[in-house]
Amino acid sequence: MADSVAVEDPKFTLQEVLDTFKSCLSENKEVYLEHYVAGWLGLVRFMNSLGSVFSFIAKDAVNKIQILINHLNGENGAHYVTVQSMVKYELDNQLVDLTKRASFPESGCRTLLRLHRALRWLELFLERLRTSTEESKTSVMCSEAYNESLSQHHAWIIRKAAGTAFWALPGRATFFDVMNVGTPEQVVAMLGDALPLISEVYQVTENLYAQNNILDLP
Ligand SMILES: CCCCCCCCCCCCC/C=C/[C@@H](O)[C@H](COP(=O)(O)O)NC(=O)CCCCCCCCCCCCCCC
Repeated sequence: MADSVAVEDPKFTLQEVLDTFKSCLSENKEVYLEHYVAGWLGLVRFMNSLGSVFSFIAKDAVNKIQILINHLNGENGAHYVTVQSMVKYELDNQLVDLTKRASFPESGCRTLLRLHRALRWLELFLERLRTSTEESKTSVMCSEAYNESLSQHHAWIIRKAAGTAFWALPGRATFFDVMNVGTPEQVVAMLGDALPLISEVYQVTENLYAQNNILDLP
């Protein structure tokens, strides 16, 4: 994987992201970090193509993606092949701040947790898009999904800024166009294929974090 993150490339199809999340899970249901990170990069590219209102969100996501890439490419990269091996390695070696941010502000565990929580938002948002009608508003679907998930982990000021950005989302028709998948029916079918995979990656990670008692890392 490249050392730094290129986010300018506007090329995006939902298919690409779907394929990346599909390749995330190994046969015994471990999550490959390289593909997880690649999936997020695809999503960030898509978000960038929606306009600069979202750049503060994209920037934070890219920062976190970059931290994980650095771990992957670092001298201990072999421990970061899967999310499971990362959690074990970092916990066994006391490389995670468990109660307050101190020595390891860039641990893989806390960094991935932020993206993991955002994946739940994505799941809820895409499910709303999939079942939406022509009249449905993307801004409403997006903020409902956000309020049910990620917002619970955000300070008031971030919630406020996110809420403002949502109003700048393009309408459903434009949104579907930018996905570059085909007709609205094809988009809906594609979402139907993608969602179970995204849900499974989410659930496997959620269970792993719950078992290790690290769902609230600072
Ligand atoms: C397309 C619409 C995009 C809407 C995105 C909805 C999510 C809103 C998130 C607002 C985050 C604001 C930025 C700051 C976040 C941080 O404070 C916060 C905590 O980090 P810290 O503990 O290190 O301080 N960071 C986070 O929670 C991580 C946020 C990561 C957000 C990634 C969002 C990527 C969205 C990709 C959209 C793709 C849509 C695809 C549709 C086919």
